[in-house]
Amino acid sequence: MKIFSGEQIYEADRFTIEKQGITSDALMERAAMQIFNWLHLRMQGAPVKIHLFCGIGNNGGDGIALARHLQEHGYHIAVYVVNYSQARSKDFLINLERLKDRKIWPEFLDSDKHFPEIGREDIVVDAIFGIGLNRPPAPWVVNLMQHLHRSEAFILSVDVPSGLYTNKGIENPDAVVKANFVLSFQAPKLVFFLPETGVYSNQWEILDIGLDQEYLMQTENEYDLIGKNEVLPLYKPREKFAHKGSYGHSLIIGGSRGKIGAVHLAARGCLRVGSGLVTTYVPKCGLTPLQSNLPEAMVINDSDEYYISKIEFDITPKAIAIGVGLGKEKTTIRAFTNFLKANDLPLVVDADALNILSENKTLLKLLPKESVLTPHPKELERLIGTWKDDFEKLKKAKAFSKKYDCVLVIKGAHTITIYEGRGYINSTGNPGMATAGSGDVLTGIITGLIAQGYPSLNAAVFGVYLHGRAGDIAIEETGYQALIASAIADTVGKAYIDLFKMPEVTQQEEPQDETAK
Ligand SMILES: NC(=O)C1=CN([C@@H]2O[C@H](COP(=O)(O)OP(=O)(O)OC[C@H]3O[C@@H](n4cnc5c(N)ncnc54)[C@H](O)[C@@H]3O)[C@@H](O)[C@H]2O)[C@@H](O)CC1
Ligand SMILES: Nc1ncnc2c1ncn2[C@@H]1O[C@H](COP(=O)(O)OP(=O)(O)O)[C@@H](O)[C@H]1O
Ligand SMILES: [K+]
Repeated sequence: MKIFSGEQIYEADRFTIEKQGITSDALMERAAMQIFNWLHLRMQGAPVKIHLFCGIGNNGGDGIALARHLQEHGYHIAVYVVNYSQARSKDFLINLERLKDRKIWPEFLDSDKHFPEIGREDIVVDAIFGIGLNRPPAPWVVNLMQHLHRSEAFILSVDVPSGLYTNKGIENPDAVVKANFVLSFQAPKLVFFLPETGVYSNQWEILDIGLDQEYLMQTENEYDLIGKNEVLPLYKPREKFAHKGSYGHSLIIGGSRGKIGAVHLAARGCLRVGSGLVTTYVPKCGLTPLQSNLPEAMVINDSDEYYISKIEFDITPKAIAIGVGLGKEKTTIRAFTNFLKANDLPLVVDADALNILSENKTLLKLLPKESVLTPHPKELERLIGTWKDDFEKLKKAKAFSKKYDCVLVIKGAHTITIYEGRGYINSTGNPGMATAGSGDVLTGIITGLIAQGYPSLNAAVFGVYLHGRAGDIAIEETGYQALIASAIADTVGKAYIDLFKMPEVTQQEEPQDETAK
C-alpha cells in the first residue's frame, strides 16, 4: 500500500475536486460521513457522551461535520472549537454554520481557564490539528492535550493524532495527542510507523474518501507499506522437477565461544525458508553442538578452537551470511577483512560484522553490490551516526544505502528496508519478537531467499515480512513472553502457507424469528 507525503495528499485533494467536479466541502462531508459510519457501526446508538474537540482548519471542519451527523442520530455530544487562530478555513466555517442551523452551539476554547470536564467512560474525538500542523501548538493547547490525557477517556483522532507533523519529528512530547485509535483518510501516514511518532497512534484504520484513483496510482511515492498483497507477487513457487541443488547453497559464517547458538538460529531460519543446502562456518567448538542439534546443516570448521581466524572454504555458495555471534577478536577482524577483499558472492551482513564495518569504514567499499545489511537501531547508529529525529535517520540511511549500493534493513517494530531512495515498511511482527536471537533467524531467512534466486531487495522485503508473520502465528500458541527465536524459525512454514489463505468472510448472523420459539 502506498504511503503519501502531506503535500501529495493535498495535491490528491485538489486533483479529485477538479476531476470529479465536486466542492471541497463535499469532500469534507465524505470524510465526516466515513467517520460517522465507522463510529455508528460500533456504538449502535450507545448513550455514551462524545466530546468533539475541533480546530479551525479542515481537520476541525471534519470534526464539526461529524458532530452534525452524530446529533442527527441521537448521540449525546458536546462540541468545542479549539480557537487557536482567527484564520479559519472556508469549509470549517461552512460546517460551523450548518451546525448552528441545527441549534448546536459549540463552546469556544481560547485559554486554559475553562476546560470541560470529561468522564473516564466518555469518548473524545480529537480533530484539533490534521496534516496542516506547521508550528508548535500554543501552550494552552498543549495544556488542553494534557487535559484530554488526564481524563483517561478513549481518544479517537481524526486523520492523525493532533500535534504530529507529517515531515519532521516531535519537539515537545506533551504537545501531541496520544490516540487510542486513529481514523486516517485514504492512505496511512509515515508517522504511524516510525518509533518516535508511532507510539501516538496505538491503532489505526484507513477510511476511503474516494480520492482520485488515477492520481493515487500514478503518483510516485517514497514509502510503501508491505503486507500480503505486496509480497505475493515476489513469491517463487517450487518446481516439480527441482532438486536441492535448484534452491541454492547458503553459507553462514559466524559464531564464537558461547555464541554458537546464533549460527544455529540463522541456519535454522535459512533451512526453513527453503534454502536447498546450508553450510555453517564456525570455530571448532561449534562442530558438536551444530551437528547434534541441527543435523540438516553441514559444518566447516575454522582452524581456531574458539574464534573465526581465517575464512577459507572450497564450496561455492549462492549466498553468504556473515556476522551472527562472530565477536570482534583481532584475528576475526583480520579474517573478515581478507574475506571481504576476496569475496564477490552475495552477502548478508549482521551483528558483529556490522560493528566491525562501523569501526573500519574503509571496509564498506569492499561489500559486493546489493549486499544486505541488517542493523538494529544501535548498530545503525554506529554505521550512519546519530540523528535528531526519525526523519533525519531515514535521510541518512538512504544516503548510506546509495553510497555503498546496499540494501539497508532497519530492524524494529516496523522494520524499514531502504534501497535506491525508497523505503519498504513492514506490517507484520509483534513485541514478542523482541527476544534473543530473533535477528539471527532473520539473517538466515534473507540469506536463504537470496540462495533461492530472489534479488536481494526482494529477499529482504519478503524475508522481513515472513519473519514477522511467523512471529505473529507463533504467538498464537506461546503468547508474547514465551516466544523464542527458534519458534520463529520453525513457524516460517506456516507463514508461507498463510500467504495463500483467503481472508475469512465474516458470517452475517441469521435474523432470529422470535415468534418461532
Ligand atoms: N484529502 C484529505 O485527506 C482530506 C483532508 N481533510 C482534512 O483536512 C486536514 C488538513 O486541514 P488543514 O490543511 O486545514 O490543516 P489543519 O486542520 O491540520 O490545521 C489547521 C490550520 O492551522 C494552521 N496551523 C498549523 N499549525 C498551527 C499552530 N501550531 N497554531 C495555530 N495554527 C496552526 C495552519 O494554517 C493549518 O492550515 C486533514 O488532516 C483532514 O483532516 C478533509 O477535510 C477532507 C479531505
Ligand atoms: N516490538 C517489536 N515488534 C515487532 N518486531 C520486533 C519488535 N522488537 C524486535 N522485533 C524484531 O525482532 C528482531 C530483533 O533483531 P535483533 O535486535 O538483531 O535481535 P538479536 O540480536 O537478539 O537477534 C528484528 O527482526 C526486529 O524487527
Ligand atoms: K487530529
